[in-house]
Amino acid sequence: MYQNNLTFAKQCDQEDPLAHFRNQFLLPSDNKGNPLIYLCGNSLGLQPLQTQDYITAELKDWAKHGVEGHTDAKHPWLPYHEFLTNSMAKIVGAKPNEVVVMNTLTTNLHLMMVSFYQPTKTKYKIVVESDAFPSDKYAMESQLKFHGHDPKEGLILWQPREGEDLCRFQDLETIMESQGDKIALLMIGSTNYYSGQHFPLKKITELGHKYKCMVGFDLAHGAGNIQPNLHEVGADFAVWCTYKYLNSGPGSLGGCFVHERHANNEKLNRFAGWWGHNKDTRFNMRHEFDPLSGAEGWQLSNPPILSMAAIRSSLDVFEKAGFENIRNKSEKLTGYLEFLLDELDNNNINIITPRNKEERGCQLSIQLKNADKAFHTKLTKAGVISDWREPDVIRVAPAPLYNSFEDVFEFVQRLKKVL
Ligand SMILES: Cc1ncc(COP(=O)(O)O)c(C=O)c1O
Ligand SMILES: Nc1ccccc1C(=O)C[C@H](N)C(=O)O
Repeated sequence: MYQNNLTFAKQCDQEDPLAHFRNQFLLPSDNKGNPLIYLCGNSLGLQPLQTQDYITAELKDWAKHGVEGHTDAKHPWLPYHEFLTNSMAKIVGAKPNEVVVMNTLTTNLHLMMVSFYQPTKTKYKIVVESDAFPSDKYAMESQLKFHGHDPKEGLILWQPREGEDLCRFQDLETIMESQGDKIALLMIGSTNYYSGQHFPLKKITELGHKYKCMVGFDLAHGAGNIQPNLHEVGADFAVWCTYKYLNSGPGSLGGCFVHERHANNEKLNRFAGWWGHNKDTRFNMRHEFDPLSGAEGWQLSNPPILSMAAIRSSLDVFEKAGFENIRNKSEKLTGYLEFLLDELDNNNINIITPRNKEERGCQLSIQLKNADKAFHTKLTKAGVISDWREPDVIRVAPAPLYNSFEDVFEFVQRLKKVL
C-alpha cells in the first residue's frame, strides 16, 4: 500500500488528521536556517510552541505573588503536580491515584527499588534485559551491593540467543523455571532503548508474579510512544521520563506508577519526604510521617514548577491529539520508514527492531554493517538528526506529533546518498 515517491508521501501528509500538530512545535534548523530532519524524539522531544507561554505564566505569577503564588497563582503551586495527574494517567493506562510526576527517572527507579526490592538471603536476584540502558543497570547493581549481594552474581541478564538481536519470552520463562525461587525482582525496560523491541508487559508481569517476584518497568522509551496499560497489566511499579516522547524539555521530571494494590501497603519500605505526607497536616509540622495514599505518597520534595509547567503544556497537546490517534499515525509512519528502508535493498542495512508493530513503537534501530561513527557524522552533515549507538546502530524515531511522511521520505533519500 505504500509507494516509494515524494508525491505519495505528500499525499499521506495531506490525509493525516494530525498533520496540523507539526505547526505547534518548534522544529530545529541549521546555522543557515535550513530546516533539519529531526528524527530524535527517542532522545529529546521537540518543544511545543505554547510551552514558553506556560512557563512565562509561572514566572509572572512568581513576580506578582512571591510566596503567595503557592496558593494565589492561576495554577497554584501547592497542588501543581495534581494538574498533571489525569492526563499522565491516561498516557500510561493507569488510575489517577497510581501516578505521580516527581524527581527524575533514575532517582525514581531507586525509590521504587527501596520499596519493591526487598531481598532475603535466598530470594534476592534481579532480572533485566541484557542490553538495558546503563543507568538502569547501575541502579540495580548498586541496590544489590547495598543489600550485601554481589551484583555479578545477583543480576541475571535476559539475553538474545547467539546470533540474534532480540530477546525471546521463552528464554525469560526458562530463567524463571530454573531460578525463580532465587529471584526477587523483574525489572525490564518496556521498550528497549537500543533495539526498540517492545516487550509483552502482561505476560512478563504474570510470569513474575507466578514466581512471587515483584515486577517493574522502565517506560523511558514507552511513555508517549506505546500505550503500556499499566493498571491492566498489573505491574507493581513503573518509572519513566518526560523529555523524550513527552516533549517536556531537557532533564525534565519523571513519572512514577505504583499499582493500587500497594496504595496503602505499610509493609513496604519507603524513603519519605514531606511532599508525600498527608496534605491536611503537612504544614502543621512536627507530625509523624503520615503517607498519602497511592503514588503521591512516594513524593519527597516540593517540585520544580517551571519544569512542571512544560509538562502541563505538553500533556495538553496529547489531550488535544488523543493518544489513540497518535499511535495510529505512528504505526503508519514507522511502517513507511520500514518500507522505504527495505526498498533500498542494501545488504549492509539490517533493521534490528521487530517487524511486528505490536512489538515496537516509533523507533527503528538500523544496523549498518561495516559503518562507524564517521558515517553517522556524514548523515548529520546531510541535515538529519538521529543518533548513533555503539557499535553500529543508528536509531531513527519519527514522532507522530511533529514528523511527517515527507520527513521520512527525505530521510531515506539522504541516507541513500550518504551510503
Ligand atoms: C531506559 C533509560 N533509563 C534511564 C535513562 C536515564 O534517565 P535519567 O537521566 O532521567 O535518570 C534513560 C535516558 O536517559 C533511558 O533511556
Ligand atoms: N537524557 C540525555 C541527555 C544527554 C544525552 C542523551 C540523553 C538521553 O536521554 C539518552 C537516551 N536515554 C537514550 O536512549 O540513549
